[in-house]
Amino acid sequence: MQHFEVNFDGLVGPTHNYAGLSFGNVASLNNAKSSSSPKSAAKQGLRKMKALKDMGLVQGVLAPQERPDIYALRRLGFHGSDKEVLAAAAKEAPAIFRACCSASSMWTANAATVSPSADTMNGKIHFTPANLTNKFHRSLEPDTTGRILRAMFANSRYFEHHRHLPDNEHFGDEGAANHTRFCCDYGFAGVELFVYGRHAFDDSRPAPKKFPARQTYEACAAVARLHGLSDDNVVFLQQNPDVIDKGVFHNDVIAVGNQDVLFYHEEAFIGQEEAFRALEEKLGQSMHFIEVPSALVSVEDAVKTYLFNTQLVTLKPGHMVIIAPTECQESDVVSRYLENLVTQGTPIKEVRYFDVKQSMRNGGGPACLRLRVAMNDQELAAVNPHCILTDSLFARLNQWVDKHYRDELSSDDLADPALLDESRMALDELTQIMHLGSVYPFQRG
Ligand SMILES: N=C(N)NCCC[C@H](NC(=O)CCC(=O)O)C(=O)O
Repeated sequence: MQHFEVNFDGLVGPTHNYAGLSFGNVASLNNAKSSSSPKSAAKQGLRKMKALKDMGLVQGVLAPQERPDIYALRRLGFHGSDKEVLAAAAKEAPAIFRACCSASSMWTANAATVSPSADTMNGKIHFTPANLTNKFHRSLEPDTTGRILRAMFANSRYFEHHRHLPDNEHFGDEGAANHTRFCCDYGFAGVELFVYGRHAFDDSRPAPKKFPARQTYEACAAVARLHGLSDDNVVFLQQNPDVIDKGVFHNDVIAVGNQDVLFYHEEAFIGQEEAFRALEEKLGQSMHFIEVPSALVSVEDAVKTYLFNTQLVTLKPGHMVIIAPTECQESDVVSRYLENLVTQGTPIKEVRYFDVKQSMRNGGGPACLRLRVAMNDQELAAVNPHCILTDSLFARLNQWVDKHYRDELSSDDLADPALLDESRMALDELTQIMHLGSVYPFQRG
């Protein structure tokens, strides 16, 4: 039996824009209201997917969501025809309106937490969509995420889907961005590391003071229970509240792991010694802990360049490549660090840079754009095959983007009623290309 780690990248949606919606996410606030290019954003994402596929990895695609979210606006009291809802919301509540237009589902590291079958009690792959309660625009995602995941992983013999956790900050859950699975090889039982920002039911524990901690300990523990993980294969670790206050709004902005490697910043965690010992004990082997000292790369530089929002992928045993955004290459400090890193005799042997600037301007690097699912060949064969990238799907999706996406979008354009029609037309065609069925609210009547 063969085993793979498949990256399911989020296809950028037609309303990709910069609305400054994410307090605590430095890039989102800095770029608020600048104009975006949905077409180049989608193509940058597709190019990264194709490059990983061409490296010999299995690459998947996760469809975007329907925006503007007319249904959310109706729940908030706007009424009339869809066009009347749009016009009234844009005029009377512009900030809420912009939130309902966000293409934020593109960051699929926040779509769900996934536990591979080798780790779970019933031997199935478990999925729990993230509730994303901390940001209103993101809290609109979990229901549709759940439907899309069920349409992709439809076989109940191999896949088990859970409902997202209760929609409340006590159970704030941001999905795989705060979850890393370690293993010696993808097919073997691994250890799942859940990183949280605060305890919701215990005020005496440390918590950030300036920016929100989006992920709670209680959410992590609930997902571990749902997935049928045991004490023997779970470790919980708290993020350093001080780095959350410096703009590290998810753990994947300060750490990335793959197989037996954890690449992280010196200031990333509190209580790491004990957690690292537990990781090695539970894994039954030693790990490569690659710590980046503040003296070499400051937290500020890490946040600016997204050094840790990189993908670590294994091309062959013992040979990992780090997939980094071009912002890392453009920084003298970080590019020098990376050049040196690949000569140090760790499993990280190469660095490759990708331009995902459209996403980066909203605080989403290469790792935010992907959801990892470790699978064996039987499980992979049970995945909807139209969601796995091939040369022909790549060509088809590029044509689809060319046909439906705008070159440029300003925040004023979001209220254009034609954008709603364009987006729905695009998504309707996409569900046919990807054989997803009627996953979008406008298709469900
Ligand atoms: N680190 C990971 N895994 N994901 C990055 C998510 C970025 C996203 N940005 C936004 O939602 C900005 C949208 C705007 O401002 O228009 C967020 O803050 O939730």
